[in-house]
Amino acid sequence: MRTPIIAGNWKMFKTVPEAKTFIEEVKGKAEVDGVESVICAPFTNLPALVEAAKGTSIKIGAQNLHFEDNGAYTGEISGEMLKDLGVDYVIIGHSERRAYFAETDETVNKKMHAAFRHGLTPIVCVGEKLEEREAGQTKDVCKVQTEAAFKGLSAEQAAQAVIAYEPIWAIGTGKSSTAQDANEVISYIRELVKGLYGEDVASKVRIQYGGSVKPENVTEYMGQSDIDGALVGGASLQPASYIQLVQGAK
Ligand SMILES: O=C[C@H](O)COP(=O)(O)O
Repeated sequence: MRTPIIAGNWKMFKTVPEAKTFIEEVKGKAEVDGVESVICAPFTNLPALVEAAKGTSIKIGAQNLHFEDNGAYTGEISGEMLKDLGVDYVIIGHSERRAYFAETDETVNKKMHAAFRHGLTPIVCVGEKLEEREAGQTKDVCKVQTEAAFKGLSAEQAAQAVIAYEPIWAIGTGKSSTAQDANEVISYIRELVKGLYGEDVASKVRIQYGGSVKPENVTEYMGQSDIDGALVGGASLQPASYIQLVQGAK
């Protein structure tokens, strides 16, 4: 039985005081037995969030890491530094990083290894662009991205990873994939994991849907056979909405 996981991706939003207030407001409410609740925040908020979330079941994640542990990489943050702060999760390969910050399948794979080296759970993002969907290439794109991301990882590591299927055309647009379409692609991604690691790992790996998930539609996604949660941008920013997302995932 896979534990559902709702992860808020705050992207480049919220100051430290705003982040602290958010945790105060969701404490006890965005905490539901049998649902994992994770806030992935900008680097600047992470120490305050880890502190604010102490004593709660809310986990804190970063939105990126560098693949090396240290070195002359101005402006970068390593997995070792994140672990030192008490961070548990890290988003890797979000489509915005692939599009705007030259993230490639190769760097995504190196970052997956870096995350596991430091005991961080990766939430690795895969998904197709609108033109790829229209050309019938959704599954091909997911195959290339998923297989590249998991290259060289052990079965034990793969089973712990979280995959987020995010069709790029559905991100921040209000145009969500139907729950049935998302489930079909996510089932296919699970089959890919099965092909790489076998049935046991495939049955354990958690796969989220992301793209315009809101309190109004989260239950429909969660009702699908292969969808284990959601990676949520816009609707994770307001405490009331985040609480409803976590409660709706049960
Ligand atoms: O990481 C989250 C996704 O990019 C989805 O963003 P959204 O919920 O604002 O569409």
